[in-house]
Amino acid sequence: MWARSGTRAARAVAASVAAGAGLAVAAQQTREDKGAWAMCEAYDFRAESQKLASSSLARVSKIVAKLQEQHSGDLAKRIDHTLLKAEATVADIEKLCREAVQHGFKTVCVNSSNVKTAAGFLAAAEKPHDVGVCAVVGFPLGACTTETKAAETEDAIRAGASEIDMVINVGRLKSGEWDYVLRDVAAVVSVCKRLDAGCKVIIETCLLTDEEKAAASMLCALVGADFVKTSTGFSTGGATPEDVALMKSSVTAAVDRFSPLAAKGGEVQVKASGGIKGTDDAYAMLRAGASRLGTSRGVSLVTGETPASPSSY
Ligand SMILES: O=C[C@H](O)COP(=O)(O)O
Repeated sequence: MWARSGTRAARAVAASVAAGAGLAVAAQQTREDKGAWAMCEAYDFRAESQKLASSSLARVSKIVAKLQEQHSGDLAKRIDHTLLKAEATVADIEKLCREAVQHGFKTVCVNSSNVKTAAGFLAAAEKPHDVGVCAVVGFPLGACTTETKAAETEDAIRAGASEIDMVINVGRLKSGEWDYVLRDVAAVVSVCKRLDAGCKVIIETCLLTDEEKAAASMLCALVGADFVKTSTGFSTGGATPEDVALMKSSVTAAVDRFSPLAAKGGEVQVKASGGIKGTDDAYAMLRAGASRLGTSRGVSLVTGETPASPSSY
């Protein structure tokens, strides 16, 4: 069923992208994530700094610290606390889970072989929490077969993942093989829906043109992905507010134009990931339309401490 409706949808998306300057215009019309906006408005460092320009530096930093404390809980709930390095040890995964529980992050994001380990540590946590496990699939290149991605997805969900972050097939997308890409994403979305897990699709923006970013986002929306996600953090670049805005406007356009086929509930969200260095970056992504952040610097984002791992970009 996915494949049949998907083929028609892929043609429609291709035509729409070809017709396309509309997407650039649509990028200016990003629908606001009201929750994220409300939070950002309340936590706008620059506005606060301007208002308080006449105050002493000590007073300003006290106020900023207080604002940060008030809103760090909201920010934490939008963070997938991420550890995807090949050399991550079991002790590192345990630390990741401990930090996620302590700060109230949305999920821990790990490679599929670490899902069961992370789920075990989270289940054993003494403090009550609702931290989930997010597993990456086809990571980081997205170049394995569709069957492999679907099997890895099922395996990860059965091991305890409540969310899947799959990587799109970038080469097929750049070859214009819309049907291939659509079926590849649809296969993973279908496993997620059957097993009641969320599905995010990483499009690896740093390797795509703006047209490809828009087309990929629309395809993902059409087959029912819950999120489109900017980056793996393992390629040549990470998230930018401009890409987030383009992706948000593209998924919104897809849902508006092709609503009978698009995501259940109508809203497809954007996850910004890769190279988010500090709170300014994080809030810029939220203002641009992201509602989730993937970062290996979650603790420093909510505490204001210097990150242990420098950005790779
Ligand atoms: O999916 C998330 C990324 O791998 C995180 O990238 P980062 O280490 O630059 O924060």
